[in-house]
Amino acid sequence: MAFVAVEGIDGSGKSTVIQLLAKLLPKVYVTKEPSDGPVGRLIKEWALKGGSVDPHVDALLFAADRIEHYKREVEPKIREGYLVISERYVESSIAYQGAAGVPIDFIKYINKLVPRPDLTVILDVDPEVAEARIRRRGHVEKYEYVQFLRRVREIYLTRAAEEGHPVVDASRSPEEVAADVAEIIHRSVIEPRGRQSLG
Ligand SMILES: Nc1ncnc2c1ncn2[C@@H]1O[C@H](COP(=O)(O)OP(=O)(O)OP(=O)(O)O)[C@@H](O)[C@H]1O
Ligand SMILES: Cc1cn([C@H]2C[C@H](O)[C@@H](COP(=O)(O)O)O2)c(=O)[nH]c1=O
Repeated sequence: MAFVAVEGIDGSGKSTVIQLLAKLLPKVYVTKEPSDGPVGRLIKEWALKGGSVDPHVDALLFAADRIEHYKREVEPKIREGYLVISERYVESSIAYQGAAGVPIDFIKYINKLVPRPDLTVILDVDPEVAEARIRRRGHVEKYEYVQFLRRVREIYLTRAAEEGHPVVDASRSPEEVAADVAEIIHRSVIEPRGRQSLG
């Protein structure tokens, strides 16, 4: 049916909001990156645990995982008529690997083999709020510190302005954030398709 990416810095509440979206919208299939495929597992077990020494390696691994994930899981589910919601997609690579120093043109080039989503929504929150949430959650990962997340957020917001991605204030309750995102998905993806099918 359609493909939506939900993006935002670590701790912005993506997983929490996507779980709520699955209850608010019809026929939703939820997935995420890094994926559960072989490259996604390598990323989670090696690259995100400090294994890779160059951010270009991370960028290449995330792009390879994305191609595999899209072909194996996303595309078939869209064909089956699902509204596929992915937690993270190409904008994550642009924001995180861009913040780590990889040129954005290079990131765009290695991600050319996957299509753009029908909609990308950015959950926006102050990195200090995000870091407090992450610390309350318990485990802290590779990119989860305020100075880095500030750079990531800046790239997300610059790209959102350039590409027209909606930005949602994610400092509110999960229910308020999810209601806003559901409304945006309805307005931009579900309703236009309904109109098309009416002719
Ligand atoms: N709107 C919110 N207000 C307060 N706490 C929240 C909110 N959304 C999520 N949380 C809490 O913050 C923590 C991180 O949330 P969540 O895992 O949904 O974020 P995320 O963006 O998916 O993070 P990551 O990218 O690190 O996986 C969790 O403990 C969650 O319960
Ligand atoms: C897809 C993608 C992810 N990342 C980073 C962002 C996060 O810090 C981790 C994933 O962890 P999560 O808590 O499960 O969201 O990976 C990245 O740097 N580049 C990417 O393309």
